[in-house]
Amino acid sequence: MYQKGVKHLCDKGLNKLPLKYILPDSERPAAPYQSANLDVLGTIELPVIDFAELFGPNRHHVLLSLTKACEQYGFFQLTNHGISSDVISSMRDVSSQFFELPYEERAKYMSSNMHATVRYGTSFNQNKDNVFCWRDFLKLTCNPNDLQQLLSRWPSSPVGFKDSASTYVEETRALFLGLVEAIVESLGGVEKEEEMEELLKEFEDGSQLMVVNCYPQCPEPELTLGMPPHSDYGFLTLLLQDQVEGLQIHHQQQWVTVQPLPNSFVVNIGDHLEIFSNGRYKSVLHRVVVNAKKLRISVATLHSLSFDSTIKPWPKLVNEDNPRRYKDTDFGIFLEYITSREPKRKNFLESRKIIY
Ligand SMILES: O=C(O)CCC(=O)C(=O)O
Ligand SMILES: [Fe+2]
Repeated sequence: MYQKGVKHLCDKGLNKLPLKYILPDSERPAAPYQSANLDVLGTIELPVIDFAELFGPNRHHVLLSLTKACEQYGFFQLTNHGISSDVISSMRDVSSQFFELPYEERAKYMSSNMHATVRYGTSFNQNKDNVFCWRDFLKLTCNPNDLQQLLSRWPSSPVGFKDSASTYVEETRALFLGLVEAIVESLGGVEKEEEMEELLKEFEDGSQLMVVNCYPQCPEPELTLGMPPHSDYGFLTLLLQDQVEGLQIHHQQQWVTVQPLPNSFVVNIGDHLEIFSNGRYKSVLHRVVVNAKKLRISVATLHSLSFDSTIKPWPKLVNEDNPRRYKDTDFGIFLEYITSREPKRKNFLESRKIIY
């Protein structure tokens, strides 16, 4: 019955957390060794990057802030990004409305097949998780090259879902491309304009995955998590959160809550950028805590190179003094990894490291 998701469970009425969701002591949100000082260092203001400024006369200065944010936090908030509040609020609206649909309507998109391009599901990896997470999700593959065709399989209700979500997908992709250009520039090494163009072309034809997450109110939030500690597969993730807190990042050995900043995106480095940068920019562990009062919705878009490309350290960043630190990786290797075991923390990336 837990396979039907948390929303379904809650809609039936619940005042106690079922055993299936109760984490062992050591993995609970307030486990002492995980958050020694949560009261003191409870929330964090992430570095803020002004996207419009990145394309103005101050580019050099903003690039330095971007480098610092990538090196020290692996996360930043992006303001002045140019995506209109209409596009954002309609994406938010259709997301909430989707999870409000009757269970039978949502269940049409349920699939345990990891290759499915539309997938409604629950927990983190519901085929493998022993303890379930307090989260339902809708995952949509939205690669630019076949968006039109993919779109035909997206949910037809709520009304306007396809329109709002496809606009959102296209606009976040454009934003990603602007960010990637800046991040590659910040890594140094681009000598000719053609080099940058070639690289950007690969990202333009890349992959994109949208995950709409729903974390219903939880009767005993201190015993469970909305998402366990993980890093994101992909190059960058653009996250839209609502005003309900829940995202925590592992920063300087502590779990700290990211304060939602209105009209901004939370951007974080994924495993592919860690590999591409040969370890200079690291993907950072994050997790989601839930609460008893408010349902929380977030929309993450994960961007990377195409599913059939090989991810490897950028040759420009590898030399005798700085040897290659990661093996070649591709989507097939990743899928095989996550279908064969319970994914934990940064295990996948660890398995791709070259140990000298
Ligand atoms: O809901 C959030 O704030 C984070 C979601 C997330 O980490 C993910 O979708 O990978
Ligand atoms: Fe994530």
